[in-house]
Amino acid sequence: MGVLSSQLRNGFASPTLRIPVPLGTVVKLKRGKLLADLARHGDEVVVARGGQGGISLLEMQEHQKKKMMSLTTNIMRDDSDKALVFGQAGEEVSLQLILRVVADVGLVGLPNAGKSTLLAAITMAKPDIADYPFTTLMPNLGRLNGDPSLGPGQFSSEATLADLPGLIEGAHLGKGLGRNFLRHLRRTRLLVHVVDAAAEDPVRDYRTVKDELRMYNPDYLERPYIVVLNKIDVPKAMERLPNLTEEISRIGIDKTSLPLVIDGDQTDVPEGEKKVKEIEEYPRPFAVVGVSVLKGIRINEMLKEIRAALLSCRDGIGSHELSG
Ligand SMILES: Nc1nc2c(ncn2[C@@H]2O[C@H](COP(=O)(O)OP(=O)(O)OP(=O)(O)O)[C@@H](O)[C@H]2O)c(=O)[nH]1
Ligand SMILES: [Mg+2]
Repeated sequence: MGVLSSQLRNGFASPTLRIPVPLGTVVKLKRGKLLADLARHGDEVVVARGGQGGISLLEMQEHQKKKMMSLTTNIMRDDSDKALVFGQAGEEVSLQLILRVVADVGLVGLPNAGKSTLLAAITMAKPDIADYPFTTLMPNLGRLNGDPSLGPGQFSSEATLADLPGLIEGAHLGKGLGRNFLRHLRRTRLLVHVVDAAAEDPVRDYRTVKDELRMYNPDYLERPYIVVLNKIDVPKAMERLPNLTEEISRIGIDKTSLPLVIDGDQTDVPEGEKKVKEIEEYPRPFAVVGVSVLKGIRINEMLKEIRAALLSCRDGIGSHELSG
């Protein structure tokens, strides 16, 4: 203890430990209490306070020293009656960190529909692309530039896109990659359904994805969305395009023809008493476009629809008008 007695002095404060996390990280205590949602750049939260540092009583006035020593038993003395208060350990916490990506647009669809190819076609993102299902295991993010034709207003049409892993029937029960990544849609305001128009039954595929979304969170089906019928470079897909577009445009309710008071509004109905709605009872797509994201066919038409949909729902979900 020789060293200590010759160095009885206040401890150094240790530097703040900052742990960087991805944007969109939700911080919870292990028991589930929400501490913070770090959704904006620069957001910070203190999760554990440091301990009280050690205090040297060496230089203190005698009466102060007595007072201090009466307040704590946590005292150490040496032979010459120099004294110090030991430092205390800092807080310890167990945390649950949940990532919910921050994106304006969520790309959804069956595996192999071309979601990652679409992201790569319109942003600088370089996601893995392959002709086998479940190529994407984690969300990929890409940034869509503003529309230059809008002049100074172009920044209002910038958006972040999230390419998600493919969904399959039963995903909400854990099939395929399961439902876990669907939480990443929470913050999006527009969904883009990517459908392989060359597949055996594109309408069934589209319904499958809607069904899985509905079972995960029915609110996802209330959000504005567009449908991209992909792979029209394949002749079979191109031939079907008019019929497919027609059929898919008509699935859902046409909000423009509804009276102002919507009967089916269940916002105030307690959870559990909500009626399970059919796919047909949710809004129709904002637009349906045929493209080939691989061959670059009609990409501009698709971008126009994505931007138009984004602009119309800029002020929040549900404030858009449905076309067609
Ligand atoms: N012919 C054709 N093939 C395409 C098109 N778009 C994507 N593909 C092909 O379809 C396959 C799947 O593409 P991905 O972009 O990886 O599909 P994904 O939807 O991201 O698939 P998961 O990540 O598994 O969900 C690849 O072989 C692509 O080259 C297209 O417009 N036309
Ligand atoms: Mg992918």
